[in-house]
Amino acid sequence: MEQKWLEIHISVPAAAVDLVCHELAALGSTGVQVFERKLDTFVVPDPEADAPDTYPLQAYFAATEDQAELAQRISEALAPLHAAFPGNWSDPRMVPVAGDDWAEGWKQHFPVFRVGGLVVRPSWEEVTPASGEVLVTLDPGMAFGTGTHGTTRLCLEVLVETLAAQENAPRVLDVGTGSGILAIAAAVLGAAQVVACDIDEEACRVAAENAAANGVADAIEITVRPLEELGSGFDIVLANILAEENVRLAAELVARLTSGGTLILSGILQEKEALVRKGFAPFALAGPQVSYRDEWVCLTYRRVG
Ligand SMILES: C[S@@+](CC[C@H](N)C(=O)[O-])C[C@H]1O[C@@H](n2cnc3c(N)ncnc32)[C@H](O)[C@@H]1O
Repeated sequence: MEQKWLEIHISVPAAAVDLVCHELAALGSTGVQVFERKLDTFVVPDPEADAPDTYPLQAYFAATEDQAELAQRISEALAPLHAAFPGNWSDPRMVPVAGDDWAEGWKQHFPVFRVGGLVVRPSWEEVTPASGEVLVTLDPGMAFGTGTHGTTRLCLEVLVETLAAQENAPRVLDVGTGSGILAIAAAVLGAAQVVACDIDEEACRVAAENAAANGVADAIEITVRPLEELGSGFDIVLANILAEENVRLAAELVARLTSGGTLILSGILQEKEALVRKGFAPFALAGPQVSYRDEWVCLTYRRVG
């Protein structure tokens, strides 16, 4: 059968996952999947790949790519990350995939999932929501956030719970919106206004497409403007960005909250929990409420000052 796609298989340290996805997307990958380590069907060439801090990824490229040239570009793009994130890296492995295999192999990793009354589905899955359920449709694009990653799931769980407890429709700020999944979830669940920012223009473009596909484009302002330019008075602030980035932005994140507002921080490896707690300790915050998934932690604070 004619080859239609090239899969790149690579295992990378957990802390580097987000940045590797970003680099592969920038190189032209039409989608990157991050697998749970225990996925038995994933063949990882590196015997170290089962180490607790390592994730297997699969990136998809058009088969028209010159394989040798693509391998070279990937090596060059990831070299700085090797230096910044020491750990178990496997060499990228190229796997040409025939059309039919691609179609099924790709789709089986984006299952429909539910968080509270929220149902997240890829566009090819038909779902009839039960009474009281709200549907979000997301296609895997080049931006992070299909909902299958532990950090996204943690944020969604806390977001759904926090929205349900609000007396009035809240204003929500989503810092590092990626695919827009959290902002879209907030909008469909009744937020009065959502502002979603990302430093990556491509992420903003994908988020805007996803917002339009869910009929909430008018409810979400999507912007590349930096956090410090985004005003204040938000009842809920979400930041699913790396631990160090959360700490760096701590004062700016807290300043955007109303008194009594909820701050939901994720993208934090469990080994970095103490670092983030320390970074937010100087502020007038109650909490955190803590939730865990895989290696990740989500810290939820309430502004008291
Ligand atoms: C882990 S992804 C989260 C995507 C989505 N919010 C989710 O929960 O699945 C992190 C996103 O934050 C963006 N990002 C990283 N640092 C940022 C910053 N300082 N300000 C805004 N966006 C940032 C990245 O470009 C990336 O799209």
